[in-house]
Amino acid sequence: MLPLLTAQQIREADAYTISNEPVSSIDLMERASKAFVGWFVNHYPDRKESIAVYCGSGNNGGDGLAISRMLFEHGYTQLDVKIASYSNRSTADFDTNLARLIQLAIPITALLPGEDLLQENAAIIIDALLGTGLNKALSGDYEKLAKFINGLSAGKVAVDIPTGFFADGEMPVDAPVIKADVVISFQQPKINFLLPDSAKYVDCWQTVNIGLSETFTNSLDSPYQFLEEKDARALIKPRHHFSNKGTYGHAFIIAGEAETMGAALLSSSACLYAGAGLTTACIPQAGLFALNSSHPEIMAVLRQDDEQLNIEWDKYTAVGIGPGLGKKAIALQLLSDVLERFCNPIVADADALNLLAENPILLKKLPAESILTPHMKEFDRLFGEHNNWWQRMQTARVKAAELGINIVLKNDYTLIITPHGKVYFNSTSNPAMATGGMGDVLTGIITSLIAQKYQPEEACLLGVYIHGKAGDELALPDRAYVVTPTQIANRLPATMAKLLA
Ligand SMILES: NC(=O)C1=CN([C@@H]2O[C@H](COP(=O)(O)OP(=O)(O)OC[C@H]3O[C@@H](n4cnc5c(N)ncnc54)[C@H](O)[C@@H]3O)[C@@H](O)[C@H]2O)[C@@H](O)CC1
Ligand SMILES: Nc1ncnc2c1ncn2[C@@H]1O[C@H](COP(=O)(O)OP(=O)(O)O)[C@@H](O)[C@H]1O
Ligand SMILES: [K+]
Repeated sequence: MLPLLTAQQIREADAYTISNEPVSSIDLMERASKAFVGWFVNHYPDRKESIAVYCGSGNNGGDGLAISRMLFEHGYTQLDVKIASYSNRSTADFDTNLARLIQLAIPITALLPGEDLLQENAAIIIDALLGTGLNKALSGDYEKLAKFINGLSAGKVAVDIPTGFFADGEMPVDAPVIKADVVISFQQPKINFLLPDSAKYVDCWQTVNIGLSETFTNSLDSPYQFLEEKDARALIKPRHHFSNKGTYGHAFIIAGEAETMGAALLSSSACLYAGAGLTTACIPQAGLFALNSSHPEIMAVLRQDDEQLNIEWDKYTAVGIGPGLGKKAIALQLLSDVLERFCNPIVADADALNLLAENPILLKKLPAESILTPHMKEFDRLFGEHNNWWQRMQTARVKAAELGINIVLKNDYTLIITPHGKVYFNSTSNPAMATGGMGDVLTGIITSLIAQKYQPEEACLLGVYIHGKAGDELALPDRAYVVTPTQIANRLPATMAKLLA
């Protein structure tokens, strides 16, 4: 896991690294700037391109000055440095880098308080005005400058974080931020990059390693973690010789109505392909033909709207409930029944979540470690409206702890929130996966992993990772416009095999 630190913790990590590793503050800045330049030279190889580097007078500005010097040394000839001199304070490393820069033949202009901004014709703007030291929304001269830069058609590359963007915490709506085409972020993505509210400010981000002390960053035990391939590799378990279907559990998927049988087929087929030993789908009578003709491996428990069901809950090692289930009396009866009679953690999605929202008393009956897999709207139906994702994430932490459950809050970087207060951001999946039915597949996968005796938290982490990874493997090589949930389900065995290779 890559620990994701808050701006405050990043400052602590910088300070710890400087005092405990053989690197001085100025050399750490040199290292960060070099990492930025390494990326820049690869992506903007044209040495004749006109580049304006906008610098503040803190350490982000110091990076900007060092970057300008290094670009000059790499042969970039059309450089222009602008220093926002809106405060008379500067950091020592900024001063050192300014002294180094003025030795070179690069034009440097100071932007003074209240002054009109000069015309800007550069093709590329490097934003090194403010970094993680931002302590409030931009106002005054900085706000004016941000709006001016946003009005330019130049490509914009931000150093560490776009100026005005909050690394963590709630951002005021419509805070002035310099919109970046690319952000080159030091060491880790900033937490707010991973929440959808960042979409209007950050087109794309990449990280470069600057060698902050891992001993220290790990010791902070940050609640926020980034889930990567090595983590999925550590979680996935191989299948053994002499194992049989009994070894891998019996999953029960309660899903589908006559009109939404597809949801039941998607979740139960994903359950099958993710490796459950046996899969039984609880579906309406009308869906039997579809189930048998598409997936003869899957067994059925048939239900009719007006019938009392007698389910042998003991037969099953995992239960997933909700995809396409509808909200009729039979659906509520099934949900109440599972909560009453099934002792192990369950996976609740879609209509099961809507039923829980309408009958909040049932939330308290969720077996410990159960998993809810809401998207944003389902989440807000369950736990109230939220104005932004930071708030929503904090509510999820509170509710997960209060109810003793895992919450998988689906999005681009799906969040897995555990009852112990951890928030894992998933690193896989892509916009080609924005198709109805994708969530049904995820429910099937997680249920399947629980049937195979993964702990609920592990099932969430591995399930969300492989779901997105299968989507990436299908979409990214040919830049596919869309991938379908059926394709994802079919792909799972290969995706899982690769993680074991
Ligand atoms: N040794 C280090 O600490 C390293 C820091 N690095 C860089 O340093 C940056 C952080 O530097 P600093 O902590 O100096 O902070 P910044 O450069 O982000 O900001 C400098 C100053 O701006 C002022 N400020 C904050 N919010 C403002 C606002 N809304 N309007 C106007 N002024 C505002 C504050 O007084 C703050 O001290 C990182 O983002 C990164 O780019 C890197 O060089 C890596 C090493
Ligand atoms: N734009 C996107 N970028 C990355 N992943 C996406 C995107 N859109 C959807 N996904 C993935 O697809 C899933 C969508 O789930 P959900 O909204 O519940 O789908 P549905 O309700 O259609 O079944 C999420 O798990 C998410 O990871
Ligand atoms: K910046």
